[in-house]
Amino acid sequence: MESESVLPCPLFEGSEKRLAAEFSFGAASRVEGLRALRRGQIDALLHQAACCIVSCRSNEEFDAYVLSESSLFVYPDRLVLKTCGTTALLAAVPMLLDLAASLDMRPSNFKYSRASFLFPEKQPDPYLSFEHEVAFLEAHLGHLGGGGNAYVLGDALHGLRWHVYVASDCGWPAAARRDSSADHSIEVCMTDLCPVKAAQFFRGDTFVSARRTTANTGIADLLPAADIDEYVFEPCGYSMNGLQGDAFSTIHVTPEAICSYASVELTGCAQEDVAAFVAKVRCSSCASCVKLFHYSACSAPFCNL
Ligand SMILES: C[S@@+](CC[C@H](N)C(=O)[O-])C[C@H]1O[C@@H](n2cnc3c(N)ncnc32)[C@H](O)[C@@H]1O
Repeated sequence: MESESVLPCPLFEGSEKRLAAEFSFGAASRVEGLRALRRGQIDALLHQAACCIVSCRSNEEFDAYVLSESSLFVYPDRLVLKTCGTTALLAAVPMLLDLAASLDMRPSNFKYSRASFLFPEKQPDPYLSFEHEVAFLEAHLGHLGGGGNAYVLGDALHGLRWHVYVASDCGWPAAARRDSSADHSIEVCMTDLCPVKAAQFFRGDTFVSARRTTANTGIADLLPAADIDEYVFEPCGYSMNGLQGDAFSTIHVTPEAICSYASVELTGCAQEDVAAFVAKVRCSSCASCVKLFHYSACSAPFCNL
């Protein structure tokens, strides 16, 4: 009999695809906007992307869904969908536009972004090539403004690169138009997680509950004011959404040693709080490799930490 250690481990692509879509209201739109979508419509949308809802939580400002592969956030005027694995996030775009049109809502700002994949060869088309992804997006969103723009950020020789496509009919993303100093968003991507820390995200003998995992791993301390909806997968894997006013946070962990990955996203952050938050994330994760994507109304710097 083969020992467990030589059994092949399935690879899981933790690195997420992310879509942030904003819509303008028409004369016939309801005040709830996108939040008027029925659960069946959201399920159908996620089916297009090849994922499903495992948990949901709402507050006055938005609905947050933990998915089989990452998260969905629905506000009246915007939606953020993050999916990982070999999901087909872009396949949901046509249905999203149709659903919004049924609410008399028109797309005003779209941003698609993703880091480099850990296992790019495992991805289905169009994710095999950023050019293919951009061609798909242009076919559906290229009519916005003067057409979309695509960027690849980061060092071409070393490590992770950030792929970003934006299409907008009003010049700037909404964060630039909102009158708030808490308009910074950060995404931290980590690979090569510390094995001891990663072991906390397995449903082993010591597993008690997802809530206990959130507390024991220090995630609750990272986001003390957030209402946290968490889920621990079988046999391993962790996802959470945090709700705090109109800001969301979301953390996902793939703890398998062969493909370990974790992401932490925080929105609605003030500039002066960014560095301290990232330092806390680094300290609690002990990952060997940490990349930060930080964007705000006036800048989108990318750096290695
Ligand atoms: C929690 S999800 C989140 C991935 C995320 N994007 C990240 O940052 O790592 C992936 C983890 O859950 C595990 N998992 C268990 N069951 C799963 C399922 N049905 N769908 C997706 N992932 C599952 C995967 O093996 C992996 O460890």
